[in-house]
Amino acid sequence: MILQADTLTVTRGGIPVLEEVSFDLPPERALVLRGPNGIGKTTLLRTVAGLQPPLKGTLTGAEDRVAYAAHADGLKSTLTVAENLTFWARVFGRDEIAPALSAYELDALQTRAAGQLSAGQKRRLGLARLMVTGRPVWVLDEPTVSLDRDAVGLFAAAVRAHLAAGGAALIATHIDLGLDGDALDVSQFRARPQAHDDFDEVFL
Ligand SMILES: Nc1ncnc2c1ncn2[C@@H]1O[C@H](COP(=O)(O)OP(=O)(O)OP(=O)(O)O)[C@@H](O)[C@H]1O
Repeated sequence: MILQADTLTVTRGGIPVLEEVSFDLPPERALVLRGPNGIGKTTLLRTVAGLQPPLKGTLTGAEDRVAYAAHADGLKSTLTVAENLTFWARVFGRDEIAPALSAYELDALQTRAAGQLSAGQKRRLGLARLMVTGRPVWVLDEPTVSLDRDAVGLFAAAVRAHLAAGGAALIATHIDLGLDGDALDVSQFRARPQAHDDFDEVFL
């Protein structure tokens, strides 16, 4: 197993949003997270990416193995496309960016400042960053936002290649990407409302 979550409780603003989430993510597979807006998919992904600790439960296999693409593209706007990828590759002790440029058809834009890209081009560059990390577990939050149909195809192809190379992906998305793997509706883990606190009642 490449990643395992065992009875994870995750919080937002200190309040549990999902409780006792368990899943296994084997190599060469994607796990697609489903569920309505606000249920806690981003919170779960942030926890898997190590940006916040779980309240309870254990996560195995995530440390130093996750590359995370959040809602924001996380680009440096004054650096060019190639410089952004090189910067990101070096953070992970690597230097190869050509396959990432090619996979997302960014070659012709490589000398353009990231701040001068369209929203969809920025998203392609944000996703291309995952490829230069060399990390086996891609964690992706709504990766296809701003992408046109062709770019969704490029993204799906990049994920398929990553899985074929032994990687895995955990993806929150509302669209069908046609990947090998399972879907997990996290609504079943919705946290129970907190018990009423007597202290609060004094002031209500
Ligand atoms: N900074 C915050 N402080 C407190 N609560 C927050 C904060 N950010 C989000 N929340 C709440 O946490 C809950 C879970 O949000 P989360 O972003 O994880 O949901 P989601 O399933 O990813 O939603 P969406 O599909 O809309 O992206 C929501 O009810 C949201 O209102």
